[in-house]
Amino acid sequence: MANKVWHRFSSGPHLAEALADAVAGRLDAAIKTRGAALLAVSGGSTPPPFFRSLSRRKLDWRRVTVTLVDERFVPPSSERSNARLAARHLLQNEAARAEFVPLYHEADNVEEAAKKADRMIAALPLPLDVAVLGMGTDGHTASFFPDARGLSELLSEERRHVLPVHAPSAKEPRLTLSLPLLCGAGLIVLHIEGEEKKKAFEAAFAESAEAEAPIHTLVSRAATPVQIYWAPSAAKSDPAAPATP
Ligand SMILES: O=C(O)[C@H](O)[C@@H](O)[C@H](O)[C@H](O)COP(=O)(O)O
Repeated sequence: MANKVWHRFSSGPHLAEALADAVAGRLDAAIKTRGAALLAVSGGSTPPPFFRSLSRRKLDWRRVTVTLVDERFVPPSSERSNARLAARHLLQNEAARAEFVPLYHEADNVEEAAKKADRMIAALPLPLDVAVLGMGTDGHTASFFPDARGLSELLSEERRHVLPVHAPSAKEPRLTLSLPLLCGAGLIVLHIEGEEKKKAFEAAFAESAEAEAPIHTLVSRAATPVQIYWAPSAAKSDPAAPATP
């Protein structure tokens, strides 16, 4: 079964509107069927236009809980914070009424922060209704970086929902939702823009690929086909967006 479906758009703004429609529709359906909806979004420079479109969609946001696919181990005051990015671009307008559950917690180290986040995520009305992933040109998604310490153990973790990650290519320690949690979402979206990322994605699935990139692992384990939203123009990097990785 093709575990990926491409949705190609002529520009970033067209993609943002279409993705906002798809995500809002899924959240609305979840509210109607189970009285609540759970959305996990990624950070980085790509999401802000989509966040702003989604923030304007009319739905019962009071029944929506928003969390993060992954987070840098930095406080929300940091320019690098994905929670800060979500607060500035998504939790505005209609979506300001949503509940936000962070992954970052003040702690002595990222391992302790992950334990606190794990307890909070476990208390949510799982599974995720929507997970919106990004991808780096190195084939990482969420914070599953190819050079992460103990990557295969991280990818095969079944018990914890939130994992601490140390990767030389990531600027700081990370917190990431587990693969089973992401792969079990009702709607799994990969939002990538620009030719470079399209080529990187295709290379991750080429027969000639040396090691299995984390994005390949995620797509192959996804319970539903991953919906790839792609536009040729890389999103205008928002000066407020934390630089990635
Ligand atoms: O914390 C993060 O940076 C993200 O969650 C990360 O997984 C991101 O999706 C990719 O690194 C792509 O980032 P860009 O959108 O900036 O290319």
